[in-house]
Amino acid sequence: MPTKAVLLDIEGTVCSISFVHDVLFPYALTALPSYLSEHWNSPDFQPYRNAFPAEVRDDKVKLEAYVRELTELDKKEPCLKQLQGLLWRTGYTTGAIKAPIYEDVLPALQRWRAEGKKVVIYSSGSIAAQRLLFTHTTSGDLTPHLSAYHDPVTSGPKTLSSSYTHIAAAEGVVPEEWVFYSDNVREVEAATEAGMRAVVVVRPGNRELSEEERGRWGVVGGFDGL
Ligand SMILES: CSCCC(=O)C(=O)COP(=O)(O)O
Ligand SMILES: [Mg+2]
Repeated sequence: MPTKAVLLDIEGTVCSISFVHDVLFPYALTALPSYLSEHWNSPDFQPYRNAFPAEVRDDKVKLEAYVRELTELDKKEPCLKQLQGLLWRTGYTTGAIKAPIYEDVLPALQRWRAEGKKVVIYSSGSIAAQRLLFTHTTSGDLTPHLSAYHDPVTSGPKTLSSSYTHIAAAEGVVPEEWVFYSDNVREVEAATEAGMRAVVVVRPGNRELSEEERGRWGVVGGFDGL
């Protein structure tokens, strides 16, 4: 079946794991104490606070310690991901953060769009964080090339096949007409189970694949020629 839609992971696929772990995560943790002090009781912050477990959401010190622990463990809990998106906003809008997108990404987005394909994002980062990242990249604002955004809150965990079924239905394109690109083999496996074609992206700094994984999955080093 012809490809009608491309589904893209972010970390390890369109930008490096190092950017997320060495720039974004530390930025959020540095901004966290003053953000909590200034916004703890503000109405806008309450949905973010209430997303945290009851044991920590009523105590600033406990909540801060919990965020640090989840970040250290690279947990994908929605409460953390939503809060990170909020904390990164100032960084992106002031120009302190720019997402270093791989050089093959913009040409691929232009090519896929010219071919009439939908390009859709699916990341563990919150949709707000995804939009910020693609708006402020080293290749400029990439959002005009993107059709939709999904995260685990809207569509379920990235390692479950049902999440890919949900995304396909939400976008009105049957799974067989998608190609999913991700650095995570478990995500590629889940998308394949749902009926999508799925390819592992190996960028510098990504986990090395085993021989068995290389034999089992399609693997690319980037988007040139795709
Ligand atoms: C778009 S937010 C920054 C990345 C992030 O926090 C994250 O967890 C990325 O996970 P992915 O599913 O894109 O590998
Ligand atoms: Mg990834």
